Amino acid sequence: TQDVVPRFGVSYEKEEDMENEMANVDRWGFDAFKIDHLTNHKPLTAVTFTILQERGLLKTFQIPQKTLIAYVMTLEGNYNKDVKYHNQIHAADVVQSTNYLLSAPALENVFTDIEILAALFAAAIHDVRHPGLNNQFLIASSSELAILYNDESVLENHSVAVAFKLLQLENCSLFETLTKKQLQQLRRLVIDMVLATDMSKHMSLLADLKTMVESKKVAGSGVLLLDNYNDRMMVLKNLVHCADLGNPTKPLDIYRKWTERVMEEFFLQGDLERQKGMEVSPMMDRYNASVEKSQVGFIDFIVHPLWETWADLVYPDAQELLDNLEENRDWYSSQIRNSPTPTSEEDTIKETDEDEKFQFEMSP
Ligand SMILES: COc1ccc(C2=NN(C(C)C)C(=O)[C@@H]3CC=CC[C@H]23)cc1C#CC(=O)NCc1ccccc1
Ligand SMILES: [Mg+2]
Ligand SMILES: [Zn+2]
Repeated sequence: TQDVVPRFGVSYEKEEDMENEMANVDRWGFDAFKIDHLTNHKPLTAVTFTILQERGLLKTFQIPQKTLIAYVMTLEGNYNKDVKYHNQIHAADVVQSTNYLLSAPALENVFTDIEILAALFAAAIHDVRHPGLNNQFLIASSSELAILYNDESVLENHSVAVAFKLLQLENCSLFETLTKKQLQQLRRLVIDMVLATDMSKHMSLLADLKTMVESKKVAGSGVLLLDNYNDRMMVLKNLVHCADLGNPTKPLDIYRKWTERVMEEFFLQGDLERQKGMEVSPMMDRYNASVEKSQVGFIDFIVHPLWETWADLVYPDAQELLDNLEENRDWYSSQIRNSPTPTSEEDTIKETDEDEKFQFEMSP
């Protein structure tokens, strides 16, 4: 007999609270922090199991429930719980966001089951073993990982390699029921999507997306027409990238928790850089960073251009997310000390002062 597994893949105390929170698993307002609390730090397993189950992907690919649970529990155990942002909660958030974006009406029946499985798997693994330090730091400090990956998408290469290594563990062979061809296709898709979460690829990814939006072809039903592998791959890369940059499009209370955590992680890196006599990265120096100002810059320079283009591609499916983003940007802007609306000429000049401009490095 198939041994019974818990409803959401993991054990939890408060049955009712769990049911209530997981009922939101298909909504953009889903709260991964609550699931982290209710599952005693197993949100990635609960979210991934529930979504793959709900999509019927375990049946489609004959994946035994206990193999999936064993693999994702092991994967989750390889996220670093002490890292403030790039931990298992972020992974669960990106899986749930990826699932939501895949469910857009404009993308209905566009992707195959193997492409959907690959996108959700890529989201689940994309930051595994993240040390809470970025590629620039690992390269500048000549870390083992930077040497191993020749300074190229160091963290992203590491996460993919670790995730595929875990598949070889006893009772964790998640894809043993896939054909050789399916596994080859899935592996190619997953590698490409995870490597595309490296922010140094952001500008070229966005340029490709913009080109596609300009030449957008839709079928009669309004569903996107992606008739070649490169177009499908490019949309999937951007989809997971959007999920990874989804924080500012979420309800404000959830977004603010992510900002708090990412700034704490960045400041800890800044502290380490200072200790080691390295140059302290912009935005990572807790003694002179304006979180609100840099969050507005993060939105204006990166998040909004990407999400505006994504919203075009899947119009009107992402309108609410874009509205959230614009409201959240205004809220952060209103929080900037010395009010954002300069009252006089000299204030205007001060605001646009060169070193006020938002600067951060994107390439390693
Ligand atoms: C929820 O906030 C955030 C969430 C994520 C990130 C990420 N930044 N970057 C790049 C842009 C530096 C990454 O490579 C990270 C890894 C992959 C994807 C995005 C990640 C930054 C912020 C922020 C902020 C914030 O408040 N201002 C400070 C700030 C803004 C921009 C840059 C550095 C610091
Ligand atoms: Mg990453
Ligand atoms: Zn991430």
